[in-house]
Formats: sequence, structure tokens, C-alpha cells
Amino acid sequence: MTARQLVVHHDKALMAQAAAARLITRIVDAQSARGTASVVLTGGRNGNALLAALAASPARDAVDWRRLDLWWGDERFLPEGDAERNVTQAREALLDRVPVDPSRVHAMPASDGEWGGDADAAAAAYAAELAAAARPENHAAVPSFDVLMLGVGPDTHVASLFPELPGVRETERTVVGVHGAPKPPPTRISLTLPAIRSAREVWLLAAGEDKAKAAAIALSGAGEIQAPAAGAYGRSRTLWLLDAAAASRLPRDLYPPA
Ligand SMILES: O=C(O)[C@H](O)[C@@H](O)[C@H](O)[C@H](O)COP(=O)(O)O
Repeated sequence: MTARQLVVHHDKALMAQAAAARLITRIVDAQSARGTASVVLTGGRNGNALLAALAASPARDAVDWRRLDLWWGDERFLPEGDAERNVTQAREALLDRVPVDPSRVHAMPASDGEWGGDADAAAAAYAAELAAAARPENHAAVPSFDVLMLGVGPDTHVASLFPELPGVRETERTVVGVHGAPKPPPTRISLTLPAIRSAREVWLLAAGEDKAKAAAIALSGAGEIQAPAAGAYGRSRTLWLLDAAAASRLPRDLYPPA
């Protein structure tokens, strides 16, 4: 497991702007090194705020949007175009405003698509799409994501991996259908912890007082079944991006720095 790094911003607006700047730099670096970049987006308020900040940043033009693959960490299993779908919100916040290559925007299936209401079949189809994009040298069933972002829920969930539900226990599959999620809607699709951990960098976003307990639990040695955020880390970097309110209950040996 890579050591976790914590960055605490004054408030959630600053956190979104700083994270957007960080993401631009990371994409530009990856494109310079390998010609292309691969990023996994998260749903939720903080993920959307980051995308909106990115859309508003003059530096966004440093990114070669056509050489970027976008994937999702999870999706709410709803009809195409539903305002609650993570991809719909990402399009509104950013993707409709930049020249992305539509064939490289890998949205998770909708509930009125090819797989109908079968979230498990839709999850298997997304796993196949990921596997097809993986290169032999990745030695994995998913591409080598440069950055994978995750919003942290007040119950420590990440993506749609909720405490104690079967999804967080999955050790083989890279994508699962989720049933009975405590956060609406109950049916979802999610990357699993093994898929998340194949990313080079995993960034966890937590802002607001209601995330303080979750951040403290996940960062204090909790198990991943009870606290899924504790099991999210990247191969070369695990970065927690917090605002002061979300960092307010961290143990003193973690924050503030000595
Ligand atoms: O579909 C979703 O709702 C998510 O992807 C979910 O995992 C989200 O990221 C967290 O619940 C944090 O959400 P907030 O940033 O809104 O608190």
C-alpha cells in the first residue's frame, strides 16, 4: 500500500480549484510522457465542483482533450440522460465545453440501454470494455489509469462500494452491479477495490463537516469492509484532498503536520 498524503485546503471551493489545477498538470504530464492520458471520474458534489473549476480554468487549454480517455468509478443505474446520472452531470460541468473525443468518453451503461435493467450484465459489459482497453504490458484487466478520483461519502463509501455490502468484498471482478445501496438510487454500477488499486494515482476528495468522521475513520486504520475508503489506494500515490471542515476530526498525528 502506498503511503497516504494529505492536502488540506481552506474551504471546498479552493479545494475544487486546486484539485482542478492539479489534474490539469497531471494530464499534461501523462500526455507529454506517453502521448495520452487516462482519468477515472467520480460522481458527487466534490467531483462535479472539480470539473466545473476545470471548465472555468484558463489552463484547461493546456490539455489535449482529444488524447484523453475518461472512465467512471461508478454510476447510478438510471436511464440515459437522467439528470442524476454521473455522466450527465460531468457533461454539464465540463465535457460539453471541451473538445473530447466521444469515442474516448467511456460512460457506464444506462438502465435503458442494451442490458435493460440488468445491472450485473451492464457491469460485466463495462468490465469487458475496460479489459479491451488494457494493454498487454499493463498485466491487468483494466487500463493503467493515470488518476482515479473518488468522492468519499459520510459513511466512508467510495465509488458505489458501501460498507459491508457485497461489492466491497469483491476480489476477482473489476466492475460489479450494486443492489440495495443506502444512497439513492439503490441500483448502481461500480469499479471494485482491485480495479481502483490498479490506478497509478488515487485521489480521494472530502469536503464539509459531514465528511469529518468518515475521513478520521478511514485514515485511522479501519478495515476496508467497514470503511471502503480505507481500501482505496494507488500504485504510486494515494492522495487525500480535504477541506478544513473534513479534516477537523483527524487524529493529531495525521494533521496538522508537525
Ligand atoms: O454516485 C455517487 O454518488 C458517487 O460517485 C459517490 O461515491 C460520491 O462520490 C460520494 O457519495 C461523495 O459525494 P459528495 O461529493 O456529493 O459528497
